[in-house]
Amino acid sequence: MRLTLYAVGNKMPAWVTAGFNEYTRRFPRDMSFHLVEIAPGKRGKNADIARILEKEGEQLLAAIPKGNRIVTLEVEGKPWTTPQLAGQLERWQLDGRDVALLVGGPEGLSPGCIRASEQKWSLSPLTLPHPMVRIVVAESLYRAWSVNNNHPYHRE
Ligand SMILES: C[S@@+](CC[C@H](N)C(=O)[O-])C[C@H]1O[C@@H](n2cnc3c(N)ncnc32)[C@H](O)[C@@H]1O
Repeated sequence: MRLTLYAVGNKMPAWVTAGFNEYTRRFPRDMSFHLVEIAPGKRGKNADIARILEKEGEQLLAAIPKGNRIVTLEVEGKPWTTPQLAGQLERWQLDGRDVALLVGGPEGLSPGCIRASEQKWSLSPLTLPHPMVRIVVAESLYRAWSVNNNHPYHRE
């Protein structure tokens, strides 16, 4: 199974790339973790934000191969504990489809992305900056993998 994070936002500072890679490089071959970035639309003074959001959403959805399970990262989503996330990860593996994790831009995800999503995952009731979100997603899923595989990274 492939896990791919589709995010609005590019040109990340070096510490974000280093933090994200720190966790994604630990995944095993049969559960690889990838990143696809979409350039955010230009937000000028009189920008039509609804149109920009829609376009970013269309670009995100167009980048996802057909048949993927779409999971959106949303503040208002389900707040899974680590054991619950480990259970989800196991179910995703059994289901066999690749997983697309969607992270929005400054104004969040478009209505189209929300409609396409099978599951909505909240990392916290706080709104987190999107560079932090990608690192926390990678770490949380690596931790979930370590629970399922009795790897000493996660300790009770
Ligand atoms: C800066 S936030 C967007 C904030 C926007 N006002 C909203 O309500 O979605 C950018 C993206 O980060 C992700 N995000 C931020 N905080 C999150 C959280 N606590 N849980 C899950 N995803 C989060 C979401 O995908 C969001 O679209």
